[in-house]
Amino acid sequence: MALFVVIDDDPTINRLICEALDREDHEFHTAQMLGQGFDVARQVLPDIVFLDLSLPDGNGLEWLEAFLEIPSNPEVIVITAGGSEQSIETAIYRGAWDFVQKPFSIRSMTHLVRQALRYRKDKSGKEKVVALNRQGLIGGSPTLHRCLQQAAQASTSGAPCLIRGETGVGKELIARIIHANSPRSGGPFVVVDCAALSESLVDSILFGHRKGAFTGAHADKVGLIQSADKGILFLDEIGELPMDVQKNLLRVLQEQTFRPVGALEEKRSNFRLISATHRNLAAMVEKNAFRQDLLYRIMGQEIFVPPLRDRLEDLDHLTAFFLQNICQQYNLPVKGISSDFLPTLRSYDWPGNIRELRHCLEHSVVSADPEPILYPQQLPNYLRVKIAAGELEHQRRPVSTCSEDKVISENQTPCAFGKPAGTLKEARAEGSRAAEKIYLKQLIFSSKEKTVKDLCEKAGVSVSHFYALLRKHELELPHGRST
Ligand SMILES: Nc1ncnc2c1ncn2[C@@H]1O[C@H](COP(=O)(O)OP(=O)(O)OP(=O)(O)O)[C@@H](O)[C@H]1O
Repeated sequence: MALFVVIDDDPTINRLICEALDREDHEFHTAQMLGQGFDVARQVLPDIVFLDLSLPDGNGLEWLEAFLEIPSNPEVIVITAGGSEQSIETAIYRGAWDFVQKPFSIRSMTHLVRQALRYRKDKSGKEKVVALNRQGLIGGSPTLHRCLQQAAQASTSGAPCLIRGETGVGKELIARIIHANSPRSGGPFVVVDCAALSESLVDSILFGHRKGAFTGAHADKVGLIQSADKGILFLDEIGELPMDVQKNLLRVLQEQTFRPVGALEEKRSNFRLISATHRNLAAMVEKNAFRQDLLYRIMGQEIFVPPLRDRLEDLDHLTAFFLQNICQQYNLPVKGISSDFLPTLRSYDWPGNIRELRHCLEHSVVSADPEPILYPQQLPNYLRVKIAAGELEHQRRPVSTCSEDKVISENQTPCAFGKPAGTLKEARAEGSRAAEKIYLKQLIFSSKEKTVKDLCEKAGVSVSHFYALLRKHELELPHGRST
């Protein structure tokens, strides 16, 4: 049994199609208006939509792509009444599976339905091979690859998408990749920087306004939501949206309609929403700083863009790419790098991610000029200071000695976390040497056993082994301890 939505304003046609579907035991929903049919389809997620091209509230052709982007990715069969060849051609080019001309018989309709379902079944069995347009994105690390796979999936669906990741990590670039690879690539990509929206003008910027709606509104203005019609609305840093704007936005997402400031009538905009944030929105919901209902609405699909420090494999390629790019921008011959340049870059944790890497390389290129080779000394001072501070910290607390002079209790962390020195085997040997020394110190200075024999019994070692251990750790028996 499959699920159908039939949208035609002619009740006879609706009845005829439904009769054919009923005979084959399929489930179906009908609508006589475009908007109503779209809402039903979004709710029930059909396998197939029958869509009349000429409906009282609009032209089905204009909405074809929106139907195709419904998360079930339905096949759309357009219905025409002696429709022009032109509109049938347009429908096919826009992704309609097939068309049917009125009038038609129940028999021909049944045949068409069976064919469409067979096609859909075959299609779902085959894995889609995706050749992604990467929009200049560099990197081939496994973590980035996973993220690109998610972006490829998001490109084929029309569901809202939430991109998470630290600042400068490439969230907007991923959103642009989704746009470029989606059926909406011919439409606009409209960016809204929610962190930069001034509270007094935010409604007007998003929804537009009518001339005279407020002081300074000298003419009608189209808002960003309207500008995103047939394309993608990218809400960057959505976590920064004020609460009352969140409420208005939720309404737009539910209804796909909005009202410009000062206008009486509602407008429709057929956009797909992609949002991005570096914040933990679920935690914000718990603190009542973000609406839960809005969170559910915006995260149909979630993509996490990993920080640069978790994909240092990409750093070499990114460095080569940016150096070429920057030198070109400054009209300079491409600079080389010294052998310690990349290791230095790798020893930094890049809180500002790819954006910070580009800025640092630009700084180096400019400060090195006219030298043909870049050295770590030409990196920004703040970065070199941070790397040096990290190294000092590491030297001050090497794994091997940090615990030696501390009494270790069960609940105490034996050492502060530093960068690991040497191999795991070496670290284990050092750790066990330190633990041995602490044990011996506790044994000979704190325990109640008075004689060496007692101490050896407690420790479970022979007397000769005990003296060997004391020599190894350069320890002496305190006065009062006797053999
Ligand atoms: N893998 C990459 N390859 C090439 N350039 C990249 C890559 N990732 C990011 N960039 C570049 O780094 C800069 C920052 O990326 P982008 O603006 O997409 O990050 P963001 O996560 O959206 O940042 P913010 O959180 O500040 O909005 C842009 O110039 C982008 O083109």
